[in-house]
Amino acid sequence: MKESEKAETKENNQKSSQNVLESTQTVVHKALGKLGYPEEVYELMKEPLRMMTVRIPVRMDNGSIKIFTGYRAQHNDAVGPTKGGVRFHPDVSETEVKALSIWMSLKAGIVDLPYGGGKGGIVCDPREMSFPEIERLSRGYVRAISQIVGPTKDIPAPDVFTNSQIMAWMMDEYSRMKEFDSPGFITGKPLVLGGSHGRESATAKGVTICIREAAKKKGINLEGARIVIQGFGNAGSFLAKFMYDAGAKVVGISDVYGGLHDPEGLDIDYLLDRRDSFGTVSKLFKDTISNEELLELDCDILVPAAIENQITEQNVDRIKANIIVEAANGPTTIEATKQLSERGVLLVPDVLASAGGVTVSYFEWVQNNQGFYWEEEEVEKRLEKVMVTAFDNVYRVSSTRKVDMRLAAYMVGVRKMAEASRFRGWI
Ligand SMILES: NC(=O)C1=CN([C@@H]2O[C@H](COP(=O)(O)OP(=O)(O)OC[C@H]3O[C@@H](n4cnc5c(N)ncnc54)[C@H](O)[C@@H]3O)[C@@H](O)[C@H]2O)C=CC1
Ligand SMILES: O=C(O)CCC(=O)C(=O)O
Repeated sequence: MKESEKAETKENNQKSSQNVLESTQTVVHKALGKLGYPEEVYELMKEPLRMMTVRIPVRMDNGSIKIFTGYRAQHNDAVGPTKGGVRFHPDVSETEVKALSIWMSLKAGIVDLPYGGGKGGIVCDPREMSFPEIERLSRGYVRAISQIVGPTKDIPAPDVFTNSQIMAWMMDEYSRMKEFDSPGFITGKPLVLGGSHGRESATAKGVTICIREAAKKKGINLEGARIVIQGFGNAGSFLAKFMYDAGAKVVGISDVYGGLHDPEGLDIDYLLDRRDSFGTVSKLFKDTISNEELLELDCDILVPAAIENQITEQNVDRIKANIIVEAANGPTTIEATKQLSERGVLLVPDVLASAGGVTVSYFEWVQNNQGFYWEEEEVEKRLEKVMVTAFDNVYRVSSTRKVDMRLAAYMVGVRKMAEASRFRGWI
């Protein structure tokens, strides 16, 4: 890419992160207003309480030193320690991380966890780095943010382009620094290091439960239903497998490079076998479609499971699905949400649909703290209960208060944080 193109892409990304934050603030404001909270509650919640920017020097394999920029945002810790993933991506920005931390607070409220929201990210492209470089970067990030994180302060987890191996390096670095084994510092770890059964597939499990509940509301039978999934990473690939096994027809999937489409249904087991660790599979095929085309495919259920700002005013008219379930954080703009709601599309918002990940992260942290580990069935049973209760609560608020599902989810999500902030005497 030419320098001028790079600058333009950077500027566009900054604008879209700004939009994402402003849209989130708008909906938080509306939700608090609907619940009758005074303006100062919004003033407290519109930005994270703490935002740390760090510069991380990393020795690259060729001997040079490269300085990476990283962030950690802690939105609100009135309810308990902050919690949320760490993203390794070239488009990470301070504004994006702020918005992501607010969403984490809302998710924790919706699934009723004793946490506030946090989120982190490093501006980097791990697809172009070696394993040892990624390890040095991960360890450097932990050293840089060590003062503000910890098992009772702020607990990181995986997100886009980070995984259980990276969580293991981060946990090891933190434990070495503090001179005691600290599995509860981070979640999404490998099982042998105190990870929980079911965490890897938890986000997709939660999305699957939301799809099932939404399909019931719309009278759609999942057996044979046509589903399109954007993103074939942790969230998207497990989801594709769960849907395929449930008898749905996965007619489209995609990754950052493009999408695959088959109206008769794709062979998901085969694609899972061929995907790489960054959730890439489309490059192996000649006959691909673009991500834009994928979102507009004829289908019953659409699941954006990649990144922000995918369904916008530009393409919302051409979206054909009856149900949209947001596995990704922030894939639909508020303008598009409004139009979809007016058209009667049932949109299950990110802060509800993708909350299965942080729910099982909480279970992992509880198991680390008590030193007693649960079997997979126990995790599944608890996750099912949490997600169904959360879906029902949000759906009920949406129906009784006559607001769209996103606003309803925000109304459910902000309440506990507002009450906790009030009891603490902050507002
Ligand atoms: N991993 C988790 O536990 C959770 C993830 N999420 C959200 O789900 C989404 C996906 O996260 P993961 O599956 O963990 O990430 P991942 O890194 O495992 O996979 C990301 C997928 O998105 C694709 N992708 C990346 N950039 C893209 C672009 N510009 N256009 C189209 N596709 C693109 C990648 O090729 C890959 O297939 C993110 O929004 C994340 O914040 C939400 C809750 C929990
Ligand atoms: O598992 C966690 O703690 C956080 C997951 C996350 O980052 C998210 O839900 O966006």
